[in-house]
Amino acid sequence: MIKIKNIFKDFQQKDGSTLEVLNNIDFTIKEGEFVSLLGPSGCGKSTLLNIVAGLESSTNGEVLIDNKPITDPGVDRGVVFQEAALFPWLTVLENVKFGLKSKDLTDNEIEKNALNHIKKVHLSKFKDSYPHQLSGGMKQRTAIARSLAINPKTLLMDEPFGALDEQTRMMLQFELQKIWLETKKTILFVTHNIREAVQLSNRIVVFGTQPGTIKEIFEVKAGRPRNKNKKYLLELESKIMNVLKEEIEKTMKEEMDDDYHFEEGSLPWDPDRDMGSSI
Ligand SMILES: Nc1ncnc2c1ncn2[C@@H]1O[C@H](COP(=O)(O)OP(=O)(O)OP(=O)(O)O)[C@@H](O)[C@H]1O
Repeated sequence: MIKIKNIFKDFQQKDGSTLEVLNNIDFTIKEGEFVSLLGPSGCGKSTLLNIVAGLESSTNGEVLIDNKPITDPGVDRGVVFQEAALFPWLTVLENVKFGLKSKDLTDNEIEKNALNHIKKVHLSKFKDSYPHQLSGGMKQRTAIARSLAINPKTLLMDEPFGALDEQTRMMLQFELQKIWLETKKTILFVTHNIREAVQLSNRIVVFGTQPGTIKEIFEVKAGRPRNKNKKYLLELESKIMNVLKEEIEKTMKEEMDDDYHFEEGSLPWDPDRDMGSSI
């Protein structure tokens, strides 16, 4: 169980001012739950994920995992970023083995474990390839295998499929869902894409911006695998889109010159587009 308790986060800017990024973020993620954070660019999704990862500290509030406060990164939490942070000088197999070296395992056990996880992401044929020889999707699969290999209870994923083409993204969403169903890990997933959130999550936490606040939490009451044409899912997408739309239009108004006249309804809203990225 992850308790995110009244988190506030301010960043000091270079000009000495303070940027309030998160304002009173408070929710709980149950064991084995898949929760997505969805919101416009700059609303603090990555900052919150980094606080849960122990990579960033909060200004106020705390994150408790199984009732223990988080202060540092730990092997109980695997992190996957948008760009797979693989070591370019190591092969797929060596990259996946890397994190396992801190565990009390024999060389044989490390090799076996790494190969198992590479198989789980269907990359056995490429175990001896180097990152520059892999496509974006294959690099992300390697990063997922590396995170899973250390057997964390929780996976923290920051737009892991955001830089991939549509086809690859859909394939990896499907694979991730399968892995989640098999392993029952707790997953906290950051995305800009409403359809991705609806396809993958048990709950979706929609953020408002400047500073980041929770606008609404949606439960996705649908079984798996999810058929995206189901009426319920489409209706849910559209409800979420309406909440986000207001926030994105607000951000745009704040980011544009004062003499810019924002025409309501002028954006081509589509739940399968990445929302809130720069226009
Ligand atoms: N280390 C930092 N120092 C100062 N400001 C920061 C720092 N990290 C993030 N910010 C600012 O905090 C705000 C929130 O950033 P964050 O990356 O958490 O948002 P986000 O919702 O994940 O955005 P995106 O979807 O575009 O990735 C932004 O205005 C960003 O510029």
